Amino acid sequence: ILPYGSSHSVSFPPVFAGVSCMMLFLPVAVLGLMVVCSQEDASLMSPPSLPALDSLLDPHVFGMVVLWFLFQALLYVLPVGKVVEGIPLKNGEWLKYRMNTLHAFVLTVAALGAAVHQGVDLGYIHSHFLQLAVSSLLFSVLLSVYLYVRSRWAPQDQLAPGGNSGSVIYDFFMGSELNPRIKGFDLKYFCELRPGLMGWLVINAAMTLAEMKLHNLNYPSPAMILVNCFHLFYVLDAYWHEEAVLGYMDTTHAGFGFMLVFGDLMWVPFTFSLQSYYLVYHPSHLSLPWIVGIVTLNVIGFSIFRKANSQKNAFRRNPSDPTLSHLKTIPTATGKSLLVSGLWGLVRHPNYLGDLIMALAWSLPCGFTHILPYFYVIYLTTLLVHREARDEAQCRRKYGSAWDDYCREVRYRIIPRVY
Ligand SMILES: NC(=O)C1=CN([C@@H]2O[C@H](COP(=O)(O)OP(=O)(O)OC[C@H]3O[C@@H](n4cnc5c(N)ncnc54)[C@H](OP(=O)(O)O)[C@@H]3O)[C@@H](O)[C@H]2O)C=CC1
Ligand SMILES: CC(C)=CCC[C@@H](C)[C@H]1CC=C2C3=C(CC[C@@]21C)[C@@]1(C)CC[C@H](O)C(C)(C)[C@@H]1CC3
Repeated sequence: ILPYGSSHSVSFPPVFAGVSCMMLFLPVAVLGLMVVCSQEDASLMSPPSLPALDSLLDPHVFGMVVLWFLFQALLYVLPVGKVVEGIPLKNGEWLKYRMNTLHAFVLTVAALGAAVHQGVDLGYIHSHFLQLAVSSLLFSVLLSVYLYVRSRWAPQDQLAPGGNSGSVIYDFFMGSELNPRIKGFDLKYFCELRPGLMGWLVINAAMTLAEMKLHNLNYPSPAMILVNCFHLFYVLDAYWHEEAVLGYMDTTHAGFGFMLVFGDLMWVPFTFSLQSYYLVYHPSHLSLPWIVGIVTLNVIGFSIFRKANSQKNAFRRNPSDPTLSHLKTIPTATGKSLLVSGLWGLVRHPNYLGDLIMALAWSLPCGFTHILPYFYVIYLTTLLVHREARDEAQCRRKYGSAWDDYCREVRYRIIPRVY
């Protein structure tokens, strides 16, 4: 995938071929991983026992997926939570966003609790897991087609820097419009934080119940509890710091096309929950010192991730913030400065380092029998290394020699003394 904003070089045929392959390969990979995860031998080398194709698309399950999306959309438009302005657009305007993910989370938990109390069986999610993933894929394709079609009529100043090459396939994948909205309803911002992330947690809860049922347990296993708590904590942290997402690369630069729609609605809920799905079929026995070690690793990762993101966000909001006055900075010709001490002096992407340490801590409860529970660490490493390279190129363009000075001062990109 090319850096955001580099649509000039996309007429190169291998790029179209690559994008087409990814569109086919990524959904198949998600379904393949899910099938292998439920097999006794969850080795990636073992042939997956494929379910009948016609059993995968179930109209009732598709209805559930649509209902979930609409329920989350309803919570998004509730007039609760403060309204804030995003970063300025090309045309000088500011879009407004309502911050109510935490309210939506609480209402979702309450609604699910009430549904379970009324006899709704969350076990449905476990028994229809593949069908749910296929329905989410179908929903993602339909939404991406809608987004592509409407982008043809979007004004020039509302298009994303990339994703406007004129090639149907490439633009469909990358997304042409930067902030597609239906009245005030921001589709990209909504999808990034709600149906997928919240769906991930609900799937985890359903897998916990499935584990207890399958193994006749009165309580979930310690490994399942750890995985659930880590994931819950990560999502709640994203909701607590919801405003920061307005400044992340995806919100500010990426078009909203198949890549992000699929990423938000299929990839996130169905691959991020593979660890809890794996534990249903592959119990993992953890000793107390091992549990303490894993929790400590997660706390270290989270502290780095949170501190780095919060420092950078606070510095960008107010460069003379007194709580950051002890940090060294390098001025750049744009008027903005770069942090060069503290965590941002350790490596050039300390927030990625923290995220990766946490990712490892989430996989360790699943033991070492199979590589599959480590899929999340492998995915995140690949994504962040690629993201780092794109960001590096962008910063070098933006900051010129000041960026080179920063790179000389802070030599490593993500892992101190290694990379
Ligand atoms: N779980 C998952 O699947 C994923 C998680 N993430 C997480 O999302 C978060 C956001 O990531 P992302 O949007 O990629 O990138 P960052 O939040 O790291 O933003 C990069 C930007 O920060 C600014 N910057 C870089 N270095 C400095 C410095 N030394 N001092 C001040 N500002 C600096 C630059 O922008 P400018 O100077 O213009 O402000 C740069 O473009 C990360 O924590 C990442 O781990 C990301 C992808 C997937
Ligand atoms: C393979 C493929 C199709 C990848 C698409 C990438 C997306 C899955 C990710 C791109 C950036 C993301 C972020 C989060 C989730 C994954 C995606 C959408 C995020 C919302 C997770 C929670 C974090 O706290 C976060 C808010 C920092 C993070 C933002 C980036």
